[in-house]
Amino acid sequence: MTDDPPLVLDIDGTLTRPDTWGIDPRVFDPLHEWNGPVVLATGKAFPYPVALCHFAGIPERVVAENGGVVYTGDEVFYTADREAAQAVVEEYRAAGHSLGWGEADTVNRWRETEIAINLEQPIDPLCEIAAAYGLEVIDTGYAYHVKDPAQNKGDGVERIADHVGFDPADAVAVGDSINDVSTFDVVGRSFAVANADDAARAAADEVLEAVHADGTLSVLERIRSS
Ligand SMILES: O=C(O)COP(=O)(O)O
Ligand SMILES: [Mg+2]
Repeated sequence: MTDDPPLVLDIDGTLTRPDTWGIDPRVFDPLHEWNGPVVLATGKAFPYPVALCHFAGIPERVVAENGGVVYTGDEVFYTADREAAQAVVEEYRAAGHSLGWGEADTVNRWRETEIAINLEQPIDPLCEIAAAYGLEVIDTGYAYHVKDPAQNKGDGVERIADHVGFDPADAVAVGDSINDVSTFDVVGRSFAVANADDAARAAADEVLEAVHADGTLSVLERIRSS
């Protein structure tokens, strides 16, 4: 059997169903059967992509928290810490705002290098406070992320490629938002799903006609070896 090219996949907006939460179940079989390395590169906290790999039955190769956490399958690397982002949200809270996830806050509970805020919360005061700490705020379409500008998915993808032993130039990536631009910059071929934001569309080699998992599945169909 011929090898399939290494795959780098974003999660939200890319493996999901349109207009509702959750993974499109049709992605599980192609991921499970992929005859090459699969890397999940996401803005979500570390446990989420690990769980997705686990339940898809594929090796855990994960870039989480927009590059803040990188798991090669053998070793976990941290490229930022949560301290400055935490200080930003303390000030944001002191100004009367909330993160918008409720008390249990499972979005940030296990987050180690950045913090995510619900899109219904005001962004202007968040950006102002973040800038004072040298941090940036990005809008993925799923959350605002307060993060170190140096942390990005692309560097994490390179680290995993180095460990696994593939050339990122041979990899194919699919994504939907500004946090995928750094991934698109390091892989050989990049695709933005039709629901992608302007930054992802501009950075991608090709913008797909189909949205979310439909777009991603169309890429897998095209690039797989048989
Ligand atoms: O966590 C987010 O806001 C987006 O997650 P994603 O990078 O998997 O699209
Ligand atoms: Mg996304």
